[in-house]
Amino acid sequence: MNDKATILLVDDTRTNIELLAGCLQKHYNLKVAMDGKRCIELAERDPIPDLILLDVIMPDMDGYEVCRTLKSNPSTKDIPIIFVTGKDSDKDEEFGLQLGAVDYITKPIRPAIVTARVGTQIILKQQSDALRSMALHDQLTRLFNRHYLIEAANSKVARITRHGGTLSVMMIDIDYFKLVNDQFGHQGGDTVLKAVANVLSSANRKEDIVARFGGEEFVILLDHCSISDADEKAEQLRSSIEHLLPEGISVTASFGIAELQPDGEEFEHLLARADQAVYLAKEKGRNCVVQAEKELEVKES
Ligand SMILES: Nc1nc2c(ncn2[C@@H]2O[C@H](COP(=O)(O)OP(=O)(O)OP(=O)(O)O)[C@@H](O)[C@H]2O)c(=O)[nH]1
Repeated sequence: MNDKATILLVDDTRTNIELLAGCLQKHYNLKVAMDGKRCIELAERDPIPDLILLDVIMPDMDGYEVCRTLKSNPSTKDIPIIFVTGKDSDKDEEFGLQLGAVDYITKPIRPAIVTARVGTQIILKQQSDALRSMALHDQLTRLFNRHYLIEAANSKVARITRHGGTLSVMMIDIDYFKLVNDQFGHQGGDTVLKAVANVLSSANRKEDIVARFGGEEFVILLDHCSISDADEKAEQLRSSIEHLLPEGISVTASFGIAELQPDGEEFEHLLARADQAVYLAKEKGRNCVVQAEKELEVKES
């Protein structure tokens, strides 16, 4: 929340851009586009804007069309848009708001009004970002939570089922964690969880998803990763955890890995196979990596 928010200014008239920049540059990072196509490019590029101030009448692609395009793209649909326009009839304003804009400011540009309305929208955006982040992350380790993992995994699996590709899943369960809590207290347990989470998240690629799945259980989704690559990676992580000794506490973990089968396997089944592999790793004596069977073994009860 302390970082400056980023605002994308879009107007085909340089003097309007200069006027808007004059009111906003002290408090925000600014990006500038002088046509709709450039606006769409910059909206998808880091730093992703927290707000777009969008002119309506522009050559080639008008602001309404730009707004529709941004709202139909999953990666830009949540960026709030304020129209800043000379189109000042009630009908125009109603139309702009119906397209999904959060506010509508009419020209001529009045710096104090722009500054106040922008300030309100930036606060709302930061609050909604913070809530979203809390809903998707585990508070102790800052890793993604189970809810996010399942959503992301289902969409990755759907993509692979349609277009092909490789996906592996790694399940990691800390060994004898109950004993850590018993011996070092809940705080000692939490220290171990955070240290293990650090190891797991520091070694992953950008497209991988590392999540805390339950108490002392973690899951990593490895995109474009075969079972043999997952095995190599799991072995490295296993060894790093073994050498961690957070606050002198000895810790190891058991790993189960599984690769998505190309026969339309669902994530739930893939995860169940990885879970079964963790169970076998525990049975083998813990602190080891086990590859899942292709089929789920049905246990006699
Ligand atoms: N400190 C701490 N402990 C937790 C947290 N969540 C779950 N636990 C504890 O994790 C322990 C898990 O114990 P078990 O499921 O018996 O597993 P284990 O002792 O690791 O044994 P194995 O998995 O068989 O090696 C329980 O004592 C839980 O209370 C947490 O957020 N912080």
